[in-house]
Amino acid sequence: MRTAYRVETVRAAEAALMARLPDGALMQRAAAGLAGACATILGRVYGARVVVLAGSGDNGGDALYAGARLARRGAGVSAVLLGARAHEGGLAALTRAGGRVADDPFAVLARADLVLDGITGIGGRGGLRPDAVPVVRAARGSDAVVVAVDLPSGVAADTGAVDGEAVRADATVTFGAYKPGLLVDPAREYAGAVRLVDIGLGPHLPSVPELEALQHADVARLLPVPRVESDKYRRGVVGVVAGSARYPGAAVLAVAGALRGGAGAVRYVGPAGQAVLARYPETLVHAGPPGRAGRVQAWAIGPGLGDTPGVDEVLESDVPVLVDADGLRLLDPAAVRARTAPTLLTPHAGEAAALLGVARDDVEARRLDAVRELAARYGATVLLKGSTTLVADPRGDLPVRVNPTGTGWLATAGSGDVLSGLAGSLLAAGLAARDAASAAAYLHGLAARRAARGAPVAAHDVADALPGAWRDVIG
Ligand SMILES: NC(=O)C1=CN([C@@H]2O[C@H](COP(=O)(O)OP(=O)(O)OC[C@H]3O[C@@H](n4cnc5c(N)ncnc54)[C@H](O)[C@@H]3O)[C@@H](O)[C@H]2O)[C@@H](O)CC1
Ligand SMILES: [K+]
Repeated sequence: MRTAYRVETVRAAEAALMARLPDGALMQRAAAGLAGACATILGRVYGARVVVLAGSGDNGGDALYAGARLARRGAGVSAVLLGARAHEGGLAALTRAGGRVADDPFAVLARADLVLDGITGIGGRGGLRPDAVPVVRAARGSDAVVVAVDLPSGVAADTGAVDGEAVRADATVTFGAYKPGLLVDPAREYAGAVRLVDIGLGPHLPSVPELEALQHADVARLLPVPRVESDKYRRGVVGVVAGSARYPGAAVLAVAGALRGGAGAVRYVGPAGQAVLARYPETLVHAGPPGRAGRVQAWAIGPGLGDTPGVDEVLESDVPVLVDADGLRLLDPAAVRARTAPTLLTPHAGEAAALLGVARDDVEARRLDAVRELAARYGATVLLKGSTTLVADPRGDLPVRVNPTGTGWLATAGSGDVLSGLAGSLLAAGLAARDAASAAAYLHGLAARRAARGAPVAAHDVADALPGAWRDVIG
């Protein structure tokens, strides 16, 4: 499990640790880890040309001390001072080690092999200031590798928002703990490859992080395993309410996902039964309405539904319900809140924006806030799809889950329908809504990567690749 903590939490942990250490020891740990990472990236430190962009705070201090360490190993290090002042100890260490302050920032940047971005870290507010912008652009425009110190300067550590201009790094070396912005878009994209340097913060961090990202072993523990005495009903029956005369394909794709999600049987309810049976003869089909289709352990409703009714009826059931796509339109928060069984909503940014009554761009810029707000408003688990898929629980004291397996290739028509079926099937197999959502997102992303291998994929390719992804996860 990878975890991320808010700035406030990181600062409190740092204070507790610092109280037990000599002055400056923590910064030296950070600088040593940073210099080590830079040495690995450079390959050969001796003779390398390094430029340190130093802001006025401790982030600049880390960068300057790391610069000093590299200078002692023979690198030519120049500092570009961007704040009103520079970290005194760091600058003194750098000059003692033979580094110097650049007379012409643009001249040194043009010849740099590596640029350390120490303008702002967790103390940064808003995007880059105007004086930093041309310098950062020159760094990006050069052939140098750009390494962000703790965070790319200009991104919001806690939310992943990027207001204005920010450093686009090739790599980020972060200290003590991941910050949410390193895992959530749009900031995540600015961070490049992230490396965590352990500065001993672990024992001082709370057990519940702000964000968590599951990894193979975590997902493997969640996935249902049939027991010897299992039969199809004990493994769970998922009811899929999807598709319409206009969109029969959505039904086929949702069923495709559901068949690979661990439920013992898939019951399709709706007008696209013929199309579903033609592709998946193992499906139990029923024309509807859902209340007459027979017992299920969970419902997945919404993909390609158009205006077909059924959502209200399904929400009145006492089993877990996943609502997606067209099912989310006109969704009544009171009806969802009144449910006794779990509800899982799976909007993309546009649908989330409609539910929240804001613009789509607002959701995309502040995904973490949006997913939490929706979960609270509906009293439901919410999976917000997109470049970073997030899962929030209505219980606000649980960490938001961030899916690490996403890929741009998933932005293809119908892939959300596969995800709905898959997550619904995991619900029917008995997983809690938060686990069903995060395991489904994980497998779905992995399947897309397997299917794509660098080329475009269709949604049905993703469904076909799910068993392989499942096998990868359980190892
Ligand atoms: N607190 C600690 O114990 C440790 C902190 N460390 C480093 O210290 C950093 C935090 O240091 P600080 O709290 O001094 O904060 P920062 O160095 O991140 O930034 C604060 C400074 O930047 C200025 N600033 C704020 N927003 C700006 C913007 N948009 N553009 C330009 N300047 C801006 C502020 O006026 C202030 O002078 C961490 O990110 C990490 O790199 C590490 O050395 C590890 C230990
Ligand atoms: K930085």
